[in-house]
Amino acid sequence: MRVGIVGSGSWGTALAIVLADNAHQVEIWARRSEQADEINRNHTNEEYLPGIQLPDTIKASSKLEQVVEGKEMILFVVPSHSIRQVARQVSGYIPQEALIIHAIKGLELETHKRISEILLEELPVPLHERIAVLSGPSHAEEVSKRSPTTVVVASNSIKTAEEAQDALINQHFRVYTNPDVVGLEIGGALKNIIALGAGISDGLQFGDNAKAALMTRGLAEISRLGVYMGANPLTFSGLAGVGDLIVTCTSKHSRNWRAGNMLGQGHSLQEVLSVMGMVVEGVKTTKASYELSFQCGIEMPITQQLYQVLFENKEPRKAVEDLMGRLKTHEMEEVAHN
Ligand SMILES: NC(=O)C1=CN([C@@H]2O[C@H](COP(=O)(O)OP(=O)(O)OC[C@H]3O[C@@H](n4cnc5c(N)ncnc54)[C@H](O)[C@@H]3O)[C@@H](O)[C@H]2O)C=CC1
Ligand SMILES: O=C(CO)COP(=O)(O)O
Repeated sequence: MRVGIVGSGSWGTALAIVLADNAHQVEIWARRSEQADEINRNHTNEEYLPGIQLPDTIKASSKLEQVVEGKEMILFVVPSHSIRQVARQVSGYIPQEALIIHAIKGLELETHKRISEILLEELPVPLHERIAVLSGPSHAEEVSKRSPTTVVVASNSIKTAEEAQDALINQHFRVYTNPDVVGLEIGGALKNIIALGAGISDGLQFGDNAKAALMTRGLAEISRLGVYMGANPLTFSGLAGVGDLIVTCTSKHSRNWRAGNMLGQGHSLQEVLSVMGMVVEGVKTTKASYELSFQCGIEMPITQQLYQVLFENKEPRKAVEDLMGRLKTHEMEEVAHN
């Protein structure tokens, strides 16, 4: 297939490798022309995937419309805060039959919308059945080295999900399908909040019990909001739920964990973001989810404490004390009240 990848950060570039390995013809959009030149000339993307040699067949361009024009498959892999503007810009240039996959893990800050909801608003109606989301435990650094990785694609159309699966699956990159778009998007976005918390906990040197607690209770509140929004609870015990939560809370590759770790060591949010150089989706997602939790009347204690740490200068240690000091409760409220 002729494939256009919109976004040449670490994840867009790693997915370009997967697709080039599968003999697709890949063109990738780089915001800066020097980055496009580097990919075309040296077959590297040193800023985002240092030390990785890209297949020679991957082409790059800094002309956004050109990257989607005439393509049979388009992947959107830009940070969540830029997807609406980027989708709007290319909307008129995408062929009507194209398969659309997004691999973005975030929510729109201003509207709290999921990425596929934004795509439905920005792309023409004939493309709506063609939209799929890709999620799961998949750090770009490892995918680009062809380490075994499993992911999941969801779409409202099973045919679309299966086409995405066929295009991406290979010996190193195993792709499952799932019909639950909401579950995939909520799991993928909100695990970044918990990864920030896990990083803080590690920065405070709280140990493994604390991290296991954050991951487990984090998954409980992610599921609570997700189910309220229409997700299938089973999705959260799958790759896009607990799978991605584990990898993001425990891997040195995670930007969210690393940012949290620095916060736990006493750095300010401004300091942390200025040294990261890559998108830390969990920061904006914490704010969007915090607001959503009040809007929907869903209890999300970890998200609420993290919001106060990130945006109200609360001491991380005090946030942990407040979490531990909450009123006693049942582990599974839903079960206890039946
Ligand atoms: N890096 C990873 O391992 C994975 C990342 N993701 C998700 O993929 C999405 C993209 O992440 P990465 O590639 O890691 O990010 P990155 O920080 O490595 O790269 C972001 C890319 O988007 C471009 N960009 C930044 N601001 C932009 C704007 N305002 N308009 C247009 N383009 C802009 C940058 O130039 C860069 O090419 C995120 O939602 C992330 O959560 C999902 C799975 C794995
Ligand atoms: O989503 C990811 C792995 O599945 C990447 O997480 P980070 O954005 O924290 O690096």
